[in-house]
Amino acid sequence: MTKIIDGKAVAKKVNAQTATAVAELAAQGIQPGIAVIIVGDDAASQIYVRNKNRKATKLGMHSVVRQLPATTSQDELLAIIAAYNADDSIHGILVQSPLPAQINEPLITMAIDPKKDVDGFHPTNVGKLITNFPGNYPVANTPRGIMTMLADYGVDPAGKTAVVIGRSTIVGKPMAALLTNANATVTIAHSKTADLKAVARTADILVVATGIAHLITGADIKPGATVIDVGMDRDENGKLVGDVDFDSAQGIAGLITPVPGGVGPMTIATLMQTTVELAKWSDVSE
Ligand SMILES: Nc1nc2c(c(=O)[nH]1)N[C@@H](CN(C=O)c1ccc(C(=O)N[C@@H](CCC(=O)O)C(=O)O)cc1)CN2
Ligand SMILES: [Mg+2]
Repeated sequence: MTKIIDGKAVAKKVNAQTATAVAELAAQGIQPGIAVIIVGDDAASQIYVRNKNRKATKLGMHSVVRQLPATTSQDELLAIIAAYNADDSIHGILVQSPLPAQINEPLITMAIDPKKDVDGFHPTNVGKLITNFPGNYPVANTPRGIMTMLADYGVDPAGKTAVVIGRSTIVGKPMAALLTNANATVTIAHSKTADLKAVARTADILVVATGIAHLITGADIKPGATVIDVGMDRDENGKLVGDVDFDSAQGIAGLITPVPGGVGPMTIATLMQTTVELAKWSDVSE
């Protein structure tokens, strides 16, 4: 039988820990602060940013949403980031992706102080993750949240074969690094991988982050595998579905995340967790 990984339930546990950490920091006179910058009016991004702001406020954090017009120039955005870099009430800065075409996304990522890089996308923090650097630094929230879910369901990557389909900076590459650091044997596969489905079938842990609805079906899953679906796609009826065909995976996968209710809720809970950590670490000189 296939067991469903309940991302909402794990997110609830993480949020409870975050609430405790916020209370502990309050006793020291510190209120974690997050600034989320959104450029333009992409409907889905508006919802995600609203959810982040609501959650941060509910957990007792200082939360700022900076809504900018779609015509914002790169220099204007850089100036706003510089101001948050210098603002002691803000511990985490996040620029919601996607950005309009006139803005060079890597340049924006580089402009955020690595100590306030709550997304964990800055090359300094990505480099630390890849080198399994000791000490404290932020890690991309979606893959980190997936590691939390795996741990919560007793899935230890050590010695397992893991396949990550997708090589983005947000999910695929940091996911592969986290699984490698946890002693899995990891393959990163992508659109140019020869016989992608045969590679998928080798995985004890299969993470799918391609943006292609139902790319992976039950026939592509090793019996008993843990399947993590990062996709948020629309099917022909406009319904939200994942990169994995959930129905055909039943009875084949050992564990599987649903869409919605799997990875998504963990992304925001982990973002809150990271914000509190950045506030905590900002108080310690290195
Ligand atoms: N700067 C960033 N931009 C983006 C990130 C990010 O981590 N940092 N991730 C995504 C969007 N995202 C958060 O920003 C996000 C997307 C989806 C969910 C979520 O909870 N999804 C729900 C379903 C929602 C629905 O019904 O449409 C689920 O999976 O259950 C949370 C966060 C891109 N941009
Ligand atoms: Mg989900």
